[in-house]
Amino acid sequence: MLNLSQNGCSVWVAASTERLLTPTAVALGKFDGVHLGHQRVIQPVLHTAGSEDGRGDREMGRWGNGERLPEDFPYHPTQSSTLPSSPEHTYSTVVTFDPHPQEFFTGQPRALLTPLDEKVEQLRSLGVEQLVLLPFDKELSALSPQDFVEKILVQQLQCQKISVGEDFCFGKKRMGTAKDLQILAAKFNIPVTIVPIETDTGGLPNKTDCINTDPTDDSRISTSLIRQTLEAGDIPRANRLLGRPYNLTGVVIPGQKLGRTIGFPTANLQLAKDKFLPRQGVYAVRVFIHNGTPDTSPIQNLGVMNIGNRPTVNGTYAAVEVHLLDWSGDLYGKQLIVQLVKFLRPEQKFPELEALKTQIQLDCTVAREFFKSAY
Ligand SMILES: Cc1cc2nc3c(=O)[nH]c(=O)nc-3n(C[C@H](O)[C@H](O)[C@H](O)COP(=O)(O)O)c2cc1C
Ligand SMILES: Nc1ncnc2c1ncn2[C@@H]1O[C@H](COP(=O)(O)OP(=O)(O)O)[C@@H](O)[C@H]1O
Repeated sequence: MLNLSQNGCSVWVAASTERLLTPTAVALGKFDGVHLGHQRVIQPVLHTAGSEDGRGDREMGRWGNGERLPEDFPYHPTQSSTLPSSPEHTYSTVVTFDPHPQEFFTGQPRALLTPLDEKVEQLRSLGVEQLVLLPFDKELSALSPQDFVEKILVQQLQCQKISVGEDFCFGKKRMGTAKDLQILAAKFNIPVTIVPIETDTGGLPNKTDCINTDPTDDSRISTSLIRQTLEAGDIPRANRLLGRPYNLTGVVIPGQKLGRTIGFPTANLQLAKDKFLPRQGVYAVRVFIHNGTPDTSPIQNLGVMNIGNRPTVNGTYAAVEVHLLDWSGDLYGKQLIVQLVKFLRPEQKFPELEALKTQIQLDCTVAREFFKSAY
């Protein structure tokens, strides 16, 4: 079991249920992206001021303002837990599946909006204390809804409270619905909160009458809508649906060392291998360089990023490279968080490097103008 603990707030990743912290208040789901809809599902199991110990509000990171600095990036596994040991404490727990059920059924690896490390970080900053990864295998996928409730939620997790989204399905062939969960859990006196599907209001204030029950409506906030939105390069919408900027996080590795020869050095990022990539092309971005000291916030820079095969230099694989505006220094081996802000243009094949250089100059100008007008 991995304990990722920072600033007095911990998330435990339990791959097996042997070393669980119990009893639990459980939010159930896949939660890829930890988007606004997921956040609503998780909220009822968090500790809030005035709850049993009132810890949550003091320790929770803040979400949804779009500008939250990843203050404790990168996260270091630590040995000691800061979690309380009082027997009354109910651990706010997210229970999810590993691998993603779709990956299990199709046998195809699935790219994720939030690979495990990122998911842990997002949950941690929300105030979740424990992440339980249920191994999604033949045995688990064959459990009846009743057995899932009895064996996993009641016996193993000692669950005292559950929260799920309205469209949650569970058990063999996904035959259990959120309502079924409510009925089955009621036999053990476990209350189940069913959270209505959140709708994208287009940035307008969210009204209660925007809660949507039409499963064919494409404004329902979902992981697949965010994936489509990113594939289309509509970054403002993706960021709105997520409740924070979509980011690409990675270590800077060497490339072909051509960037410097045209006056645009580009830091090549090595991402988690299962990270979902947005539309290929050029973006205006914000870049946070981790400065190696856990106590200080990473420094924010503006930049331009390219995601693509670099046809001008006969590249053979998709690279993610970022040029920081008005910055110079050595980034090799450093960790960067690149927040996507705006798609600028598709990648092109230029006849020679000089033409690419002229275009990158223009990209920088467009990005600068954009950031100026955005403030
Ligand atoms: C803002 C930006 C835009 C880019 N646009 C293109 C492009 O349209 N076509 C292309 O082939 N490569 C493009 N690139 C990638 C360059 O080919 C690459 O940065 C250059 O070859 C240097 O690579 P290196 O870091 O491996 O030395 C772009 C890079 C940046 C930073
Ligand atoms: N403004 C900048 N933006 C990005 N990287 C920079 C910048 N200034 C200096 N560098 C350094 O230059 C390296 C990139 O130079 P480049 O010639 O493109 O080499 P590589 O092909 O190895 O990425 C970065 O990894 C970083 O260490």
